[in-house]
Amino acid sequence: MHYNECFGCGDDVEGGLHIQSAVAEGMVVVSQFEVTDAHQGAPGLAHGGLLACAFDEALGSTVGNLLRRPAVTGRLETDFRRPVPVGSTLHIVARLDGVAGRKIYVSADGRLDAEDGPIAVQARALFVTVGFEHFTSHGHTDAMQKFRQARTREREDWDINP
Ligand SMILES: CCCCCCCC/C=C\CCCCCCCC(=O)SCCNC(=O)CCNC(=O)[C@H](O)C(C)(C)COP(=O)(O)OP(=O)(O)OC[C@H]1O[C@@H](n2cnc3c(N)ncnc32)[C@H](O)[C@@H]1OP(=O)(O)O
Repeated sequence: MHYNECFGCGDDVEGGLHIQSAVAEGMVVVSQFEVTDAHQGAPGLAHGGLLACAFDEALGSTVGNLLRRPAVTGRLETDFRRPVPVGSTLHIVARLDGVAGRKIYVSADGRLDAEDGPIAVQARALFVTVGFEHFTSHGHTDAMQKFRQARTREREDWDINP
């Protein structure tokens, strides 16, 4: 499940991160992020802000896939444990840590080049459940319309009144 115009996961977004996420055994969500030249900060190494973006995506996708309710990032923390070279793939495993009212706690580990590779980045986030009016009142109505039409086509089942 994704929004095709999302910088993190949209298939057609030029220069986007093109992250793919899927629910896996044990109620975790696994995502892969391939680091290219376009993602550099220091020479040959991924930019930390982009890595944070990749984790925002992986964690947001975890909320979307496991809870199927609209939510936005309230807080995102990242620990950069090892440099992430251009040409590497981050294997991100994310989990739901808890829900308290509208607050949703998630965390993730990103391993270098293999599912059991060394941990390079870790992140924790608080997502906050919002109503769909969050997107219509703060965003663009036509973007929301496109999103709804895509969801209807794919018969996605969203809790629209959380
Ligand atoms: C259209 C369909 C929708 C689904 C779309 C899915 C499509 C694809 C699916 C899946 C892939 C998804 C991948 C996306 C990944 C990227 C996600 C992003 O980057 S989102 C953009 C960046 N984030 C923002 O723009 C938020 C801006 N902030 C706000 O709008 C508000 O501040 C908001 C909604 C977060 C909270 O505002 P309030 O007025 O509604 O609620 P208050 O009362 O302030 O907070 C509620 C509770 O949360 C705590 N809280 C809020 N922010 C906190 C913070 N920063 N730190 C700690 N606690 C916080 C508060 O203390 C409160 O807790 P107490 O209930 O009192 O216990």
